[in-house]
Amino acid sequence: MAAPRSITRILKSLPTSRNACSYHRRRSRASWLPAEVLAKRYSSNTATVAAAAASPSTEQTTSFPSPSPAPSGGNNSIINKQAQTTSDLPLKTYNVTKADARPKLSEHHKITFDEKKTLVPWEEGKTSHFQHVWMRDHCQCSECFHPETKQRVFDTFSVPKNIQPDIVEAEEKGMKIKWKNGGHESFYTWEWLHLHSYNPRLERYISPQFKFWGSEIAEGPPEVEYEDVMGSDAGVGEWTRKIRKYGFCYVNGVPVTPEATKELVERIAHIRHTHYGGFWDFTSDLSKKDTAYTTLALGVHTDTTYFSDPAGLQLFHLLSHTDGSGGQSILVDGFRAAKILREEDPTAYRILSNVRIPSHSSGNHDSSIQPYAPFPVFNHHPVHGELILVRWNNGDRATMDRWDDPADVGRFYEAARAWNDVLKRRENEYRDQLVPGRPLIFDNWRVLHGRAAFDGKRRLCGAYISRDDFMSRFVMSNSKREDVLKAL
Ligand SMILES: C[N+](C)(C)CCCC[C@H](N)C(=O)O
Ligand SMILES: O=C(O)CCC(=O)C(=O)O
Repeated sequence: MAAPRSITRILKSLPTSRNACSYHRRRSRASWLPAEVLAKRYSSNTATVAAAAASPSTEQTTSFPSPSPAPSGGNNSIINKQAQTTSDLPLKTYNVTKADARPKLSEHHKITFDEKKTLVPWEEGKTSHFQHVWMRDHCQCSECFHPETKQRVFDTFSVPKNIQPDIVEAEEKGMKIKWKNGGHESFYTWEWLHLHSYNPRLERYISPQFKFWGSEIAEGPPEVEYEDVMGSDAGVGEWTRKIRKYGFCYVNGVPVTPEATKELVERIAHIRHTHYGGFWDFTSDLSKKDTAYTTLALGVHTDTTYFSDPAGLQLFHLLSHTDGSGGQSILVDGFRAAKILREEDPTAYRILSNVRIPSHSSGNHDSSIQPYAPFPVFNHHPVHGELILVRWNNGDRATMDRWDDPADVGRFYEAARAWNDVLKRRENEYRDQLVPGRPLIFDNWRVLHGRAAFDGKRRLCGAYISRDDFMSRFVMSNSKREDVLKAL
């Protein structure tokens, strides 16, 4: 297990969060693709952000951008329909077929190429440089890129490394290249070229726009209707959009059975199996050796900090609670709480962004689940630097016995205490009693959950869904597939 670096060295080495913030402030927001799609694609081998010092997204929106004008697509288009039914579309989508949304070539300069690269001058005044080997590798024709599987079937290394075009032509919808060494023809639309321009980058990453909340969310928690979710992909789009925006969402009107609950969860994606099984139907019988299977109070935490890839979503459906009371649920918006800590105690934030915490799940006699490495509480995206994952479970924290500098031990506990104080403030807690027929689903990478102690017989069912499976369903049920494919 890697030894954590000395906190002292960490604190001296990191730019101030101000720098990190300035990075966020500098970015433009021009883009015609949904943030979530770009986020997947936005990558750089040389991340320029000191991720560890970065701050959570400072974008706390009070409302989502009003939907762009309804696309000229048919009335059945999913975006068109949603544009009419909800104003909280987190995905800014233009109708790319609208002429004014399509990138345009410069009227004054022509496409040129030399022995290494093709230069594409844009109307906006920038010129993209595309190396020939890169262009050939990214040929999108059906011989090189499987039209059904969307996989490259072209052997990248079958062409000479100094491959060059014979002819480059600008056509109405894009650029055609006829290559030397065999005459293969490639065609790239202007949209594709503009979107994937890497020197310079022309498309900007847009931060996902989360709606942060505290105890006031109790006045109007996000919710959807069971019939809508089960009845259409648009209904799943609304459900996943609200989970993405708020970090949690209720579903009203769900039959109070494990079967209906399992079917509901699977409207998002296949269930993630763990050492607790797949779909769980559990009570306080210690059938699994975890405190969730007891009547004890559980402080707010995120689940599965002991997995290298923590569960993305978790759903709880209270099926019954008889002969007793208690068990009230507590939710805390971890991204908002992290922002509060960063503002109140930036040193604590940096410490919890760097000190790696070992974790484990070892109650069941046949397993001891541990991640491939210890991870900090606050985990930032390695490219754009925004807070993307909160890992916090004080009960599942293993022995912290790797310290470069023993003086760091005290600093860590001070930082953890400051974090705990933020989590425990009443104004940051959303407390609610789960009721049968109204399951709760939440983003386990963002929202911490806990429960009050209880007595009597309390039966819950639910499941985990992996993060990547959730994000896929969220993007695909809120965007046109062609837009998603273009961004790959
Ligand atoms: C599977 N089910 C939700 C019933 C219990 C999960 C226990 C989760 C564990 N305490 C953790 O924090 O990861
Ligand atoms: O029993 C509950 O309401 C929640 C249990 C819990 O926190 C968990 O399973 O992680």
